[in-house]
Amino acid sequence: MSAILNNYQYIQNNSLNSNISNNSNNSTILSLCDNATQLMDIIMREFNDPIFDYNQSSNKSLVKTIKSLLETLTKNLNQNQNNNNNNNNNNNNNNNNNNNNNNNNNNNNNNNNNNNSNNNNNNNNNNYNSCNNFNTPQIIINDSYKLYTPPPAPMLKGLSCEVPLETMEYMQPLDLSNNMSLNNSGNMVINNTNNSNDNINSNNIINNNNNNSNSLNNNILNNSLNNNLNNLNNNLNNLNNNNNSNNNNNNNTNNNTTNNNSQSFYNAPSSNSTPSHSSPSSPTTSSIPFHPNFTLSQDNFNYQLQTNNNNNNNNNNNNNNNNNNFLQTSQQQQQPIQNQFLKFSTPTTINFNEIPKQPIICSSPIVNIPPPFYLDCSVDPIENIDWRKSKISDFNFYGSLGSGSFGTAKLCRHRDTGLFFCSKTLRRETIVHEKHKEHVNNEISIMLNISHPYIVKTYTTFKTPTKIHFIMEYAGKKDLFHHLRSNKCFSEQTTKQIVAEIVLAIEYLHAENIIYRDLKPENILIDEKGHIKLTDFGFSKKTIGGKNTTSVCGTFDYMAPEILNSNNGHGKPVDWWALGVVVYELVTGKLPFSNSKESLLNRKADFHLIFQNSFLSNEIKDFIFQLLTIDPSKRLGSFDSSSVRNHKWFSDIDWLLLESKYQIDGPLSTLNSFINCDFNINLLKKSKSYPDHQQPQQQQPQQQNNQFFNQQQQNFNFNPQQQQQQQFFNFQFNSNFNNNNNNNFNEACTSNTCGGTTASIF
Ligand SMILES: Nc1ncnc2c1ncn2[C@@H]1O[C@H](COP(=O)(O)OP(=O)(O)OP(=O)(O)O)[C@@H](O)[C@H]1O
Repeated sequence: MSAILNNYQYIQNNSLNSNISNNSNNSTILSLCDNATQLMDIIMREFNDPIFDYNQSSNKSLVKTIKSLLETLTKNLNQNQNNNNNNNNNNNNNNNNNNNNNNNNNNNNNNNNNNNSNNNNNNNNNNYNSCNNFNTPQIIINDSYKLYTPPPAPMLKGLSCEVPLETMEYMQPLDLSNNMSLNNSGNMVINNTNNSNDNINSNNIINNNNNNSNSLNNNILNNSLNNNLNNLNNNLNNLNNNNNSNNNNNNNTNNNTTNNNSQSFYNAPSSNSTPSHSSPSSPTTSSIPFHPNFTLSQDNFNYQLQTNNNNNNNNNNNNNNNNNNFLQTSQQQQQPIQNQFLKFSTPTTINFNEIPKQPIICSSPIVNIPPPFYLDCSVDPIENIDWRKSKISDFNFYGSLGSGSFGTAKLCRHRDTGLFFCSKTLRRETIVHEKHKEHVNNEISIMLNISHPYIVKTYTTFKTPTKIHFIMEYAGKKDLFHHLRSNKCFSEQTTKQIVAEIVLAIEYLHAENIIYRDLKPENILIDEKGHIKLTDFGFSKKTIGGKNTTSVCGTFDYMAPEILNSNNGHGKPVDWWALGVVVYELVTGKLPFSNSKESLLNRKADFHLIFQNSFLSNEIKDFIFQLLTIDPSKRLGSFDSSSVRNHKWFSDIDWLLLESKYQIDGPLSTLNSFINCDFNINLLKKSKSYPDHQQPQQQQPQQQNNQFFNQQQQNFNFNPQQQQQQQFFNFQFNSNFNNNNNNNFNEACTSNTCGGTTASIF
């Protein structure tokens, strides 16, 4: 907290004071802004942090601090409001002049018009509540870049873990430029005061800087709101042309500079560029990336834009001059903003009614300024993580997502970006014999080298004396098996959409000469958008030139007959067989084959019977039959992967659209996000630190290794009741058991950004 306050103090001393503090009227405003800034900063950074533990004792002092800030704020507000009221009476005539002037000029900026400057000053007084924005691009951005060391990114993560960080960056100018208050339900409300002195006026003001310091200050405050709104609006609607025309209308160089600074602030120059680099014609707007790790969710913490009609009189006229159209179409344009930015949740109920219902005037250049890291909003923040330099301490670890044979998957969060990942941890003590090690090495080297929208991305691995950590893409909606169990089965259409995505993933792997060998619903995760994500490459095999492989592995029910029967080994068609089983299972809720050993060795197509009276279409039946063809050479997809996607069952699938998956919602997009549901609030609070990874390496007793091995063998003796839970077995355990525990550990990490790494853990 003190660090935050010091930061603001520092900025204000160095930037604001040096530029505008000569005027005595500013002291109140400065003080007000200081309070509001602190308040908003605390609210945004701490109070709504989903991981923040509200039950901690420090929370009480936080609430106390907020209350005291509010009180000070209220006091300042009232004081300033009185001053403004006194000024209002004197300024009405000027306001009228201002409106007329703006109408007549109709988009032409008369930058040297002192009258206009004075009028703006008056507007500022009339609309006090929107005037406290110190986000004066000309002054603040430059100075802040020099003076301000950005806080770590999570500090700016804002109100909920589900809100994309980038969104927050765009949202802040809007939030902070509007009056925020608490309504009767305790919801925070943004009152859009529609103070529509747009960029035109803002530019005028700055141009008049030398002539009238008083108007400079006031108008900067007054108009920065509109700059912010316009910029935000531009971002949303990609109104490059409007920006350009707006800039072109500014005849004065100073005005252009100011406007550009404003644009560069919100519109994301590249992270290396200086804040004032942007040229008027450069396409400064960018689409706002939503990282798949995040979704907007429940509305228990609603932000609402409300048009404050009381302030509209002057604005209606001014709107005609608004090049960026934000205020002209406030009703239509607020809707998408609300959808995209202003609906988000805080997973913990905060009783805002306990806080005095006083308008919160919040504006601060400091809070508004995102760290340079985020300035380039066209770049997914994940791209900015240098995985080669990342350390395990860069992550906060939370609750368990599930356990596998060798370890646990946990939710974790990258501290600097706030992005969620899944950390899969293998305990070295369980990976004792050569075959295990080979599988792990195999898995790592494959996972680090593949990249496909329908495959879980592995970003890096960390090795410690006791554990191996994979940092992977987080797929927030659990696995397909989980949903199959709760849904019993899926409709044919949903099945088709799911399967089409799986087909693309398998096609990709086969093109890379990788046989996946463990396709099953448990290994198909669902991401936040409802798309599938293939995971678990423990049994995958990268073959040379697509040759066959002989190792016997996989999961019994999905295993192609040739894996056990063939002397020539097996190849890519085993994945198409498994796909046939998966399709059958998804659409009927049952497995096509009995799970006896005999059945495994001689898979008769006894599923014919089940299909005889089926309600399913002939297309899907044909698709399944062709995949579950015993002879791999005759199986669909054997010679050419594209024969699978060209099957008539997929005739209504738009493959191109599917390949650009983030353009569309996934087949399971309606599922509740794992992270949004109540359970996951607990998940987020569950573990605050990761189990000590620095433990000294312990020698694994021989007996325990055998126990583990025996456990795997037992898994092979299938119990029909348990078989769906079975995650793993490998026939080769029998022959290759080797208790060599001579681990040659090193602490280096391997990451997929190292370029073609074939890192080996053992
Ligand atoms: N990237 C991920 N995002 C979200 N959840 C995940 C992710 N990876 C795994 N999980 C969850 O964690 C559970 C355990 O995963 P893990 O890969 O450790 O084991 P498994 O694949 O189920 O078992 P095994 O490794 O024995 O085959 C999974 O069932 C899944 O629900």
